[in-house]
Amino acid sequence: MDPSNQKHFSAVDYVVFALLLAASVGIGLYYALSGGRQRTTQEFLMADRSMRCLPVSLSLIASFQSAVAIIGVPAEIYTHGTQYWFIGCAYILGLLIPAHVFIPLLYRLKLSSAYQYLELRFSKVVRICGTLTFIFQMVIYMGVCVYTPAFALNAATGFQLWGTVLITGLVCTLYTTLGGLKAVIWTDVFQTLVMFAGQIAVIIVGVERTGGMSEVWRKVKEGNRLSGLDLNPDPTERHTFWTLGVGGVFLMLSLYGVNQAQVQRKFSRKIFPESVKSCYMVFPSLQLALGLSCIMGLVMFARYCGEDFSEKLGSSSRDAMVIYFVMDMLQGLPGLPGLFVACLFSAALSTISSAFNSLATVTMEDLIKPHFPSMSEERATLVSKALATSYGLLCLAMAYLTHLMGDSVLLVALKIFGMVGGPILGLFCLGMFFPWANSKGAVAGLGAGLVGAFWVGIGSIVTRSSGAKRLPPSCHINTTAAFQTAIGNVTSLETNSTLFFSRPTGLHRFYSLSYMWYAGFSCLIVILVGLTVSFLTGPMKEGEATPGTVYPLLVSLSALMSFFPCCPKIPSPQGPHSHKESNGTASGQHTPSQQQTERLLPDADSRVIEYETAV
Ligand SMILES: CC(C)(CO)[C@@H](O)C(=O)NCCC(=O)O
Ligand code: NA
Repeated sequence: MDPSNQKHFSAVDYVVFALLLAASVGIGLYYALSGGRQRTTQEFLMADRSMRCLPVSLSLIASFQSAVAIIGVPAEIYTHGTQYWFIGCAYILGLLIPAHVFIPLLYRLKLSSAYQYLELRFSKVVRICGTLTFIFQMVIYMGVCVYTPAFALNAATGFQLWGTVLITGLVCTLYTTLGGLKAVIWTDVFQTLVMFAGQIAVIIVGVERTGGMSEVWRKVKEGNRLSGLDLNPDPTERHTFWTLGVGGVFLMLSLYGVNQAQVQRKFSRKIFPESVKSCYMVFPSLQLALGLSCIMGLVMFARYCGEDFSEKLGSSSRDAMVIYFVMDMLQGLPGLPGLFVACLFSAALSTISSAFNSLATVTMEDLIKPHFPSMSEERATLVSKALATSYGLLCLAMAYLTHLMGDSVLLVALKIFGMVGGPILGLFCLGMFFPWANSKGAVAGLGAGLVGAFWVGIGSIVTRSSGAKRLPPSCHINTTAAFQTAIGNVTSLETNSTLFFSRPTGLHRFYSLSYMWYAGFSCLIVILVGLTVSFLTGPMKEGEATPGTVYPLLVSLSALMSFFPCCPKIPSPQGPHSHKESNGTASGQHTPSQQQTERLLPDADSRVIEYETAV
């Protein structure tokens, strides 16, 4: 961006921003020095399973809501209209299914790491493959998360880009390492509130400077930014109801059903129904977050439509535009630019810290502990802290990769979720819903899913097939018939050109698959290849898998049907072996890993007592 257009931070802004960083480190220090002082992995990684519902749910939405969404969603709305908002439909099934299928099943197995499931259901090899895939996903995702706010601050104020990346990484590593999961959860709560405050401030000021709500509405309508439900079934159409509302469900399942960064937080509840309740509480918060970002995009459109920005902004991407707009709106209101930057960094820090903590957990539980079963508790805690630090450094390197990609950050993040998260989701689905799947099938399926996802993902980058329909860049202030016709012409021209000139064929058509389908597509490959290979190599028999690892789909469906219109019962994932009490464990399991789990976790009764005396 041209330096002459950069806004300057006032002293108040720096104070607001510094306060945020200080508060986060302060919370980390507090939990480092209070409670059990983070001397056990149980406290460091699982918060002693003593967290309450509201903090847990605010912390849950923070995991995948980073500066990427705060900048990326308004940029998307600004350029392509409000179609993206329909991803909110995917939140319904995308949170209900984890709450009633994935979380209960995993919770009852008393796992520390979600990937322990893969060993109970399949074998050690599958668990290691799953863990490595997860680590890969989170490390590249963290790169985007660390890079985005630094890039924004740089674009807005000319602040040194890599210096900021370094500071973000270090602050976050510091409080995660010091305070463990309790610090992660409480910083998340604080940071989520700052995030909402920043967005609301921008919206209020923006609406006022545009001339009120009705004015915003009028301009947005004139600019054709309000999208109706697009029911086009074409899977290469980037954003339609099907890609967002249905494809998005798979994306949500991979994030909220089986991603360790989420699942770990849900395991930090002592009592099972509370763990389910926290899933429900994520829904309104996520809708609020989505709604605020979309409204911010609309307000920005209303404020700036008709202006030419290419001169002011040079060739910087749309993401930088959002920052420019925000800084421009908040000009002359000392403290507010600082609040917005604090909002971006809050959103990013809360995501990065849960990623660090979950990465440290899976590396410890899945890759290290199984090989050193006699490791002392102090040593294990020390190693976990060293791990959190090393992942911190690794993600700084990944930030550089994002810098090189130079694409819209939202697109990059959602592609990573789909391409790598989809196959992991497929692996869990294969295990939970298909009793015949065996370990060979699981490994082959995961491999095939990853290859499929990367083939289409990299293909789309190389051939630049995005399936995006560009809307006309600006609106006019006066609605005239001529203007409407002009817009109509442009739109039909674009539609025609996509229909007759650049409609992709063959492999190109495959590469232009909407990125919102990546998760569903790769999940399906894992299941299909997994089942085929399982049947070829000798499928598992009914009851051969560890009890409690297979979800009795048919039993639950028929139960659901028979109770339907009045009150659907929560299906019990353990079928005939199930226990009615909330934190019952599966009976009659004496596999080595089950014993290991029991050693790691305090027994059920003491957990309930601890819960009653906690916080
Ligand atoms: C992942 C969803 C769709 C839902 O949580 C949303 O938060 C989002 O678009 N996130 C983008 C990635 C990020 O903000 O880091
Ligand atoms: Na976040």
